[in-house]
Amino acid sequence: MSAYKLVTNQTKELSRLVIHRLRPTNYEAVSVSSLHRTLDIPDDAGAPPVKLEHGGHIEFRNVAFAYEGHDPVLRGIDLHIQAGRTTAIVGVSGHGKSTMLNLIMRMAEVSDGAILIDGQDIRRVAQGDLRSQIAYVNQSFVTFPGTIYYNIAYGSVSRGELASKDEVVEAAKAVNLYDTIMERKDGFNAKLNRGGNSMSGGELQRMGIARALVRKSPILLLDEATAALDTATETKIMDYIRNSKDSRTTVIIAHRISTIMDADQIVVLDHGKVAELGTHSELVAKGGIYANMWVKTQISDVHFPSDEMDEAIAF
Ligand SMILES: Nc1ncnc2c1ncn2[C@@H]1O[C@H](COP(=O)(O)OP(=O)(O)OP(=O)(O)O)[C@@H](O)[C@H]1O
Repeated sequence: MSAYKLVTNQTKELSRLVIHRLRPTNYEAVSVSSLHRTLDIPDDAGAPPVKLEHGGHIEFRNVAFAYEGHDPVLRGIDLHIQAGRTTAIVGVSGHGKSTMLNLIMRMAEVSDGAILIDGQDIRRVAQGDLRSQIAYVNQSFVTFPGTIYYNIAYGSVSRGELASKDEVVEAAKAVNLYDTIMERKDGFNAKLNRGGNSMSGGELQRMGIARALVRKSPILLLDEATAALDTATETKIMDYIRNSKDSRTTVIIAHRISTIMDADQIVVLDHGKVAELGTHSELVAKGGIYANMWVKTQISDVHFPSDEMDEAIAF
């Protein structure tokens, strides 16, 4: 297959037009997985842009949250999410993990307490600017009609430029998608429709992460973003993110412990509270909720004997 030729001088004008055509609204600037959602929380008049002078340190200060008309989901969360590090949030389904990410993006307002990024209360800064600092990936990846290249490069629109061919290739390699793309007849120039035709769920999920990587935002939020991937691919992606030259504050929610066991800190959320906090080995040694999850993971990780077991047995 001939190497794809996309970003040339000739196509710079096209890139400019695409940026113009795809220029995101406030929310679209946040979500690299959803292109058509809007937000209706008003900004303060003259709210300033967020200043990331410490690399994107996120603090939950005594945060409580309840969806309107419902019991509290989060209760008194105090948490420091270190800049440039990976923090994982684990816990039983429905205990508030995704809600924490929604609050960081200010998709909803805290009911009590505050969330600060590099010391600034996120309610006091311009939402559009806050969101332009965040890449968010969940399990649904929205494709739009266009080439694979543009579908990945779209993540960079908030930077005011379209990601270069090299950036897109690097991101595709980081998520183990490069070879799969190049096996297609038109490679990165292969056209997708709105549903991501002929791509598997796992491929679309990797595209979603690639789109987030080219965004090069200081904060990366992953909500079960690798759930459809095999462990080896998932490990490769997590290693890339951890070792990337672009230092990012990464917050990851995952149900599989293998996804998050190398995180710098692991938060165990239980009924909307931080029940445990530490590294994998600290939490395993502690013998609490996380250690229990870890034991269950190992039990479910059944190892079949490698020798064939087809010898006939007399009954
Ligand atoms: N928009 C909403 N309105 C009302 N309740 C909601 C809303 N979104 C989530 N909830 C409820 O809030 C609680 C926390 O949900 P959340 O999605 O944060 O949990 P989670 O720990 O991420 O779960 P999972 O692991 O299943 O994704 C759940 O009881 C959920 O049903």
